[in-house]
Amino acid sequence: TGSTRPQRLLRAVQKKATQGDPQSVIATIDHFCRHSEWAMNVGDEKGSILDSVVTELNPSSALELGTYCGYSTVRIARLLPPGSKLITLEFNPAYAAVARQVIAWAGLNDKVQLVEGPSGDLIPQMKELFGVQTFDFVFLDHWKDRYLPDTKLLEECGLLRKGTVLLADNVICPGTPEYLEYIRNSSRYESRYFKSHLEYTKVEDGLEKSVFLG
Ligand SMILES: O=C(NC/C=C/[C@H]1O[C@@H](Sc2ccncc2)[C@H](O)[C@@H]1O)c1cc([N+](=O)[O-])cc(O)c1O
Ligand SMILES: [Mg+2]
Repeated sequence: TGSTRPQRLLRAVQKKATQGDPQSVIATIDHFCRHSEWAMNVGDEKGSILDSVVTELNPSSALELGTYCGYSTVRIARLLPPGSKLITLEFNPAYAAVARQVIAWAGLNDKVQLVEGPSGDLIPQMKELFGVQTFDFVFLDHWKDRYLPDTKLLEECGLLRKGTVLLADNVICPGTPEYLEYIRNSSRYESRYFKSHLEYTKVEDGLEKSVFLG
């Protein structure tokens, strides 16, 4: 039984990236995905847009749906101010195991809480389990057919406040049509599309940034 792609990605990080240096972890993963094996990280081009949204918002409480190998977890957590927290939800234990080690290698354990389980079950428990009031920022990058139900769940559980920013990956490729339809037509959100490319390719993709109006 050979290694998996996430395990090979982790091995590259532990071999080439500097411990405690998030930027070198990000650069190593981008190099691995561009020159060795493509993987579904948000990537460097869309990652720069993610960085600018997080930097502008300076969130003290953030949620990520879909950790995968922890690439965007590291991108977000490295920009968070002291005392702030990123909760990231991952369904697949093997991916979670890799992501924990990538996050640790970047030295970001104190800013990140990785929780294993399906978002649909965990979102209603956020307040009681993690003492969350509301999220300032939510990054959606998990199963594309979960973007809409989980957004509605976040609304229903009172986890969004006036000004909360939702940033959704892959709204073009693979695409999240039901989510886009809802969020762009809802009077409760102000949305904007950031045109970009599918990670490590020339295919069009983009991020949808939506501000909850309360
Ligand atoms: O399918 C994609 N992403 C799905 C990601 C899913 C991630 O989230 C959980 S699912 C989960 C986590 C938490 N709660 C419930 C479910 C999976 O275990 C995986 O770690 C994708 C595909 C392409 N592509 O080009 O094909 C490009 C991308 O950028 C993508 O994000
Ligand atoms: Mg994605």
